[in-house]
Amino acid sequence: MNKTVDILLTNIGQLLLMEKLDSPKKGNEMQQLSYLENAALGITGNEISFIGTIEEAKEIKTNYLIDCEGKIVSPGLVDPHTHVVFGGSREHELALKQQGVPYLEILKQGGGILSTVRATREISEEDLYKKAKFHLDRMLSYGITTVEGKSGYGLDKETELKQLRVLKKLNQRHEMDIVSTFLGAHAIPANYKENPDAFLDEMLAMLPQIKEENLATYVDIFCETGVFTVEQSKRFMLAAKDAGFDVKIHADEIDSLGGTELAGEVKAISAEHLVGASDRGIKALAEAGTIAVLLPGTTFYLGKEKYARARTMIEEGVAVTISTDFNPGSCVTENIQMIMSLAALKLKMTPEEIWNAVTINAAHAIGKEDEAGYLALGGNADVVIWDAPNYKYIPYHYGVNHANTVIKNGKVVFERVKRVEQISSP
Ligand SMILES: N=CN[C@@H](CCC(=O)O)C(=O)O
Ligand SMILES: [Zn+2]
Repeated sequence: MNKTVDILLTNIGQLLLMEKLDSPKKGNEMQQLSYLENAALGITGNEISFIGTIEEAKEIKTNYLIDCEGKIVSPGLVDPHTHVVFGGSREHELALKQQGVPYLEILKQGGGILSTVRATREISEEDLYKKAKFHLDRMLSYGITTVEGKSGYGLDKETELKQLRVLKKLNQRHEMDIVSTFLGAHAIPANYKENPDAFLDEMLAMLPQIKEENLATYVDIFCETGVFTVEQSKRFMLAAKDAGFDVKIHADEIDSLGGTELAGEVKAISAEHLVGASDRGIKALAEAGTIAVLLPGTTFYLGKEKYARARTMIEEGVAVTISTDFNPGSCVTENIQMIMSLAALKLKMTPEEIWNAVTINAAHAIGKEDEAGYLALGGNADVVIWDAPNYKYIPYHYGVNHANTVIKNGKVVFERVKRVEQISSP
């Protein structure tokens, strides 16, 4: 063999090999995780051009050799649910939370999401861009190379479009691949308090323009007490489907209203949160092939005891993924590795299920399965070198950043200034 590659990663302890699949992993399939030990990986342009053993790699020429020091290498992670574009911040709500004021009560009093709406209306498009870029840079440093981002802090045409334009520009200019979701139905603005249906009509009227300008792939709605009912959500989702969009739903996050059943009924691509999902709802997701996007960081941050029933979902054959839900109110972290730990501790997911959740299943939840969430010959070179000796180590050692080097489309986009020396017994 006389091969040359642009970048060669050698001395890899465990190289996670995820295949490109036509559908997400469900049930027992989520337990399957293949890896190659003592491996090497070559990158040419933006593609993976070699996968083999360290021995085989000795024949390969390169100008850019990375010694992975026996650590693990995985595909870039995919975060399928974020609210990354927003104005302001809500640290003042922490004290309210400590006093026991519930999340939906803060919203009812005009705070919460509505407080971020005010800040997002006020901020200029340029500053909104800079602010979102800051958070995306941080996500990249945690090993996320593909992300979904939602609007929903405008609740009026001008600001919703401003958020979606920021996401589009970031997708064009930032290293991160971004999938946009229109979440105009995120809360009821004060001027529509008495007439939420008219507000939904106003948001639906935006869909042709959003389609025309290619501003979003998905349409989402927050189905919750004090926000939109199941009936309103159904009408909204069906209308969005008629307008040519795949749909998502924030369902049964705080109260069990039946949004999970609705997600199955309308064949949503994914249903999010699902903390209060009923048995019937879980079965409906399995039958419809709707992906469950679980957000344990939100349950943690809202100080709740009850987490989504990931084990039941997996047993019932639902494809499960997890996400940061990064947003300024209910989950203020870009650290998906922390979410992997919460998935282990609170959702009782196994390390294998967690790795499938943050790669292949997450990619399917945002329609990126052809480009992201797998690691195979000929695939996109989105790769992370971790400061960890094996894949089980990352959910285990929580709260810190284990990503050492992040490669996106064949380019090193993040590298720790000081490489952490991997000691044999960490
Ligand atoms: N629950 C609705 N939306 C977000 C929170 C938004 C906010 O509090 O700003 C979520 O997914 O958790
Ligand atoms: Zn959300």
